[in-house]
Amino acid sequence: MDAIPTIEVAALDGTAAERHACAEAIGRACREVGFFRIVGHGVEPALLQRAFAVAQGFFALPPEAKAAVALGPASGYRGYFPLRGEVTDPAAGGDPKEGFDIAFGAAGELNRWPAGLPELKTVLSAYYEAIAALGRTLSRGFALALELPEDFFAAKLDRPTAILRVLHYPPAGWPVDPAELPAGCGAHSDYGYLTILAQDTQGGLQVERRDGRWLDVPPEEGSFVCNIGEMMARWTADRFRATPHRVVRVAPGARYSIPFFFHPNPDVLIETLPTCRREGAPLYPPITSGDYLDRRQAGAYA
Ligand SMILES: O=C(O)CCC(=O)C(=O)O
Ligand SMILES: [Fe+2]
Repeated sequence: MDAIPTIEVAALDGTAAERHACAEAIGRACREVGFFRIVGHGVEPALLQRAFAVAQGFFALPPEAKAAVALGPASGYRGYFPLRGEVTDPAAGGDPKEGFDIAFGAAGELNRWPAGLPELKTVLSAYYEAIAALGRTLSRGFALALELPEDFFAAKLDRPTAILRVLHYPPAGWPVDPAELPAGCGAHSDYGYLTILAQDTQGGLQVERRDGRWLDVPPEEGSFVCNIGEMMARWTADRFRATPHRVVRVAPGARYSIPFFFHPNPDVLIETLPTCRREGAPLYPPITSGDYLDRRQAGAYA
């Protein structure tokens, strides 16, 4: 395998035959790779461009303005985390990136918006809605791939505690000492249900292959990179894979990316799906989506 599969997902709104064929491709990618690229997703290119533009505007704010909206337990981990504030790979220390998270959900408006940047809220809120809708569409594909009713996940994803994150990897010295790689985001697997990632043109995302080698996942205009998180791996009793990935520095300039971490409603019980059950004790004990996320989030920051 020298590239993750690319899937045209407009077919999920097609005929029954088209929907099943698309779901089969999604299912194969989730079982074998845990990553796939999507095209034909219907998200407006202009909205994506605006999201990157407001992200750049946010990170260009003075450090005090960003620190004023810092994330923490009190804001339900919505807000800003500084350079080296997030630890994806404890062995490598804090990542050389800063980020800003928003989420909507049962807990109401806990988001921390900086003063004087109204378009950050309007654009990221619109982008959040568009990507959440895409996540629901892809979930119809998951359901068919898992031999569940097509709308199985719909009611479980209507009040999601999804997190939209904008990331900035500041420019660094070049060339980078290879001994220092990965100089971006340490190797990790995501802990949620589904991640939908937009990256700028810089590159550097890599996915771990089963043979342990790193596969480049370069940016391709108009596509998103999707991957399965550990909650979904758990839900499917590891039928779907949560695959480790990282970001390395491949060019000296700044890099921006926008992952969307989609999660089920907080009260959804994550217990082995009926079509993934096997003889004997379940692989993982049941836990609600909300409890699972609380547990994982609390351990993620330096
Ligand atoms: O910045 C990226 O392209 C990926 C970041 C990532 O994997 C994450 O935040 O979980
Ligand atoms: Fe990730």
